Parts: sequence; structure tokens; C-alpha cells
Amino acid sequence: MDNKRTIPIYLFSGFLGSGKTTLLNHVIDYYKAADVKVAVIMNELGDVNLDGQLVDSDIPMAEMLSGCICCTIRGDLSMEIKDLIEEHRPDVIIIESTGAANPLEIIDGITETSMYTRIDLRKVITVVDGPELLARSRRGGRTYKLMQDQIRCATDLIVNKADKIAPEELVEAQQLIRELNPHAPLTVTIRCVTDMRLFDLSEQAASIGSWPHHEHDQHICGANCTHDSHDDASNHDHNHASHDNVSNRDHNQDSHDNASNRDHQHDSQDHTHANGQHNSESHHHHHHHTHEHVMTLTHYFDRAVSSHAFEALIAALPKEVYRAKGILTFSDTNSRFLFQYAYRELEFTRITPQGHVNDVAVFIGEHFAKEELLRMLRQLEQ
Ligand SMILES: Nc1nc2c(ncn2[C@@H]2O[C@H](COP(=O)(O)OP(=O)(O)OP(=O)(O)O)[C@@H](O)[C@H]2O)c(=O)[nH]1
Repeated sequence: MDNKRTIPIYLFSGFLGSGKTTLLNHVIDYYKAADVKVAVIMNELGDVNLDGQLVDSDIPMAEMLSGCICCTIRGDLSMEIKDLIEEHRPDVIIIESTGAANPLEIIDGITETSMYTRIDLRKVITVVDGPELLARSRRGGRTYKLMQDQIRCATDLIVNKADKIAPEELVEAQQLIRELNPHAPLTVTIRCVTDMRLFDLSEQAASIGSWPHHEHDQHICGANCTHDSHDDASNHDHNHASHDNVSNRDHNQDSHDNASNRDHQHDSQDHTHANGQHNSESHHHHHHHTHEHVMTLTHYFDRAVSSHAFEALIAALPKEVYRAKGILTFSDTNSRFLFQYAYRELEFTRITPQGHVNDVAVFIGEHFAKEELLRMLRQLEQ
């Protein structure tokens, strides 16, 4: 397989029944007409992939059933992505999450995966059910909170079902969405008929993932989400008992460990730069913040780099970059290292990857100068 190719990923978010599968089918048609090979990951809370039945049977598809990507089966996501790429070598992957999923957790899962597999999260597209959003905004509650999170996390927004809403209500829905996410381009649609340039894979269209706004002070989709029916919105409210951020953090850590254990044997004794506070603790704090314009930058290295130069780069990172992680081969040691950086602390763990694993660094922050950082990273390889 061509290990040098980076596969773009589109993530579809949006509440139950908002129109994600409808959009998916438009996009599949668009790619098929352009001779682009698309693969799909579908996540359903039930045991049967009903939405999958609606999709062309020629399309390579991974089904993640009986759980919500963002919690119970998040650890499997990286495996599914890896398998799809190895088996089908798609040009692009679309992930349709269940309407119950918290997109931030999935975004985290995908960036985690990019450490082991050459992928790039291109866009997070949230399909908003216009009438449902308005109705729920008047009632409040946990489901409305989830809808708000899905809107905040989007790089692009589609306000769907415009045919089911009066013009003045449509304006109200748009205002509501704009307050939650002032930056993401917003399109109003009926049956998700939208401009397909959003899915343009050309170089010019490639952008480093940029998430306009999110607030993640409460994790809504619980770790035990086992829904019988995915189309009963009120059921969802009932089943998703809120759990605190500590369990959320622990859960993240578990998922991470599961994912990394598949590919690596960690030598946890070898922490060369642990400065007191544990990284998972920092990660925990990260979830309390309100973020403006969260961005990620993923860089794949073509060669080994000097450990001193890399540490100098990390020391010079702007404060807007609050999280980084990756895998590196250093030219001045014999080992490969996993690095974790959070809130100005850098930690290395010696690893022995099984199979092919890229050297990669992922940076997450707010409004940082991505071009400048990219330049610094490229300089490391000279
Ligand atoms: N009236 C109307 N119905 C729509 C529109 N878009 C989609 N639908 C219908 O809404 C229902 C749900 O659409 P899907 O595309 O399956 O929604 P989804 O987000 O994939 O749903 P889940 O997988 O349950 O989360 C289907 O019956 C669609 O035909 C629209 O713009 N207007």
C-alpha cells in the first residue's frame, strides 16, 4: 500500500434523524461520478445497521454497531479506519456518527488514530434538524445540550428540513446556530441538497482542520449507552445519564491505551520529561475550557529528526498550542518515542511499534499560526 498517501476524513455529526444518511448518499453519488473511491464508517446504537441498507452496496463500509462511537466503542474506531484503508485503499473516508454522539470525543479519537495511520480530518459537518432544534431550544434539557455541542464542533453547518419550518422560524433557527457557532459556513437545505464543493478533495480545498468553537464542560453521551432504538429522541435523554469529567477522563485514557496497545509495546519506565503533573490530568483540564477556534495540525515526518531540535521546537511553541502528541524517530538515539505534550509539559515514552507506523506529530490549540509551525516542523527534517 502507498504509505505516503494521506487519506482525508469527513465526519458527519448531527442529531438523530437530522439527515446525515441523506447527505451521505448525495456525497457518494458525487464521488462516484468523479471516480473517487469513497469508504464509509457507520455507527448505529442498535444491533442492526439500518442506515447502511440505504447506502449503495458497492461502497466499502465498516459498521460499528451496538454502541456509540464517542464512548463505548471509541477504541475500535482506529482499528476500523486502519482496516478500511488496508483493505480498500479509499481516496476518502466518511464517518457517519450516531446522532447521539458527542463529536468532540470522535474528533479526539480520529486525531489519536492519525498517530498510527496516515489520515487527515478534513471537516466536521453537522446536519441540524431545523424544526427539531427550535422545538428543543424552547424546552432545554440534555438533548438540546448535545445538539448545541454538535453545532459548536462543526467546521461546516447544514440546516436541514427547511421545508418543515416557517420562514420566520428558519431565521430564528439560523440566529440560534450563529450564536453557538459564529464561524462555520452555514447552508440551509431541503433533503440536504447542498453545494458539493464542500467535498472537493483537490489540494486547494485541503485545509488544516479548524473548529470554530466548542465548549465541552459536560460529556453527554455516557459510557454505557446501549440504546435499543436510535430514533427515539426522548429515550436518549433518559439513557444518557450525565457523568462527571473524571470518569470521562478515565474513559479517554482507557480508549487511548486500547488503541495504542494494538500497535505498540510501551516501556512505561522510560519517561524522560515528566514534570510532575500527569498528562491525563492536563487532558482533564482541557475538557473544562471553553475554546474559541480549536485547530489541529497533523504533520507526517519523512525522516528521523534531532531530539534536541525537536525539544527546542516544543519549547518555542506558542501558548495557543495546548496539546500535542505523536511518534518520532530521533537521529541521535536508536529508539522510537511516543511524545505527549500538554500545558507546557513534554513527556516521552520509548515504544517498539509492531508493523508499519508513521512518524507523526499532531498539534491542537486555538488560533495558532499553523503555517509558521509547519515551517518549523519542515525545518527539523532538513
Ligand atoms: N421533510 C423532510 N424530511 C427529510 C429531509 N431530509 C431528510 N428527511 C427525512 O428524515 C428522515 C431521517 O433522515 P436520515 O438521512 O436517515 O437522518 P439521519 O441523520 O441519518 O438519521 P439517524 O441515522 O437516525 O441519526 C428520513 O425519513 C428522511 O427521508 C428534509 O429536508 N425534509
